[in-house]
Amino acid sequence: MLELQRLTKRYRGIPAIQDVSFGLQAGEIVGYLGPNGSGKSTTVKIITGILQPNDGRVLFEGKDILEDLVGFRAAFGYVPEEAHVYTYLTGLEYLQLVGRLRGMQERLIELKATELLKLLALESWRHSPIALYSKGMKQRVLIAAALMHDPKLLVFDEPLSGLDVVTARLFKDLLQELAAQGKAILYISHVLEVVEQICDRVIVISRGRIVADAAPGELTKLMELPNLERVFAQLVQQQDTRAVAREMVEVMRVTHA
Ligand SMILES: Nc1ncnc2c1ncn2[C@@H]1O[C@H](COP(=O)(O)OP(=O)(O)OP(=O)(O)O)[C@@H](O)[C@H]1O
Repeated sequence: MLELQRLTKRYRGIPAIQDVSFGLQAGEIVGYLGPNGSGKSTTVKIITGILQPNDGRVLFEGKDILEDLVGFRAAFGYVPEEAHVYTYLTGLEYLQLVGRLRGMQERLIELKATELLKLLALESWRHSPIALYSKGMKQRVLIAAALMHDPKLLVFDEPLSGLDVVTARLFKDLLQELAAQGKAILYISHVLEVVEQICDRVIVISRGRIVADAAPGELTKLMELPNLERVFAQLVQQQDTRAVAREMVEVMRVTHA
C-alpha cells in the first residue's frame, strides 16, 4: 500500500536519513524504532508530505504522493507525538473541524464524533475546552480525529504517551482490530515490549539508515538475543547506560569545584 523508495533528506548538507526504503502492506502493523535523532520524525514528515526528500519518493497505491497530496491525505490518518490541537476548542468542536477539513458530511461528522468520544470515555468532556484536558485525554481526542475519515493508512507517533493502563490496552486492541480490517499501520515508539507484542514487523533506523527490517521473533532468533530490547541495543550500539547513570550521580554529588 505504501512504498518508501530510497529516501534521503539532508538538512544544510547533513543527511538526516539516507537511502531509506521499506514497504507497508494492508493489514500490517509495522514498528519503526530508532534512538533519539536517528531520523524517525524526518521519515514521518516525508510520508505526511510536510517535508520533501532530496532524493527518493513515497508511493501510495503505486502513485507518488506528491502527484496528489490531497487525495493521499484523504486516505491517511496521523496521530502526532505532541498535541498541537487548538486548545480553545472543545473536543467535539475539534473533531467537527477535522471532519470539515476532510470534506466529510455534517451528519456523518456528528455521528462519528459523538460515538468516538463516547467510546474513548470523553462524552462528559465533549463540551469542555481541550485546554482543560489531561495529556491522555488530548491524546484520545487525537486518536479519534485520526479515525474520523476511515483512512487506509495510519501513522501513530509514540501513541501510548500519557495514556492510562486501560486506555493503553484499548489502544493496543484497537490497532489489532484496525489491522484485521485491512488498514496499514506504522507505529513509532520507544516502548519496545509493546512493539514486540503488537507489531508484525520491526524496522530499526540508526543514524539515518535502516539497520534491520524483520519480524520481532526473527530478529531475536537471528541475533541469538532474548528480546527486542537487547536486539535494539546491539543494533544501534547504545551507550552503557548504567555507567553513564553512575557518572551522573557522581557529578551531582560533587560539593567542591
Ligand atoms: N529542521 C532541522 N534542521 C536541521 N537538522 C535537523 C532538523 N530536523 C532534524 N534534524 C536532524 O536530523 C536528524 C534526525 O532527526 P529526527 O528528528 O528525524 O530524529 P528522530 O529519530 O525523530 O528523533 P527523536 O526520537 O528524538 O524524536 C538529527 O540529527 C536532527 O538533529
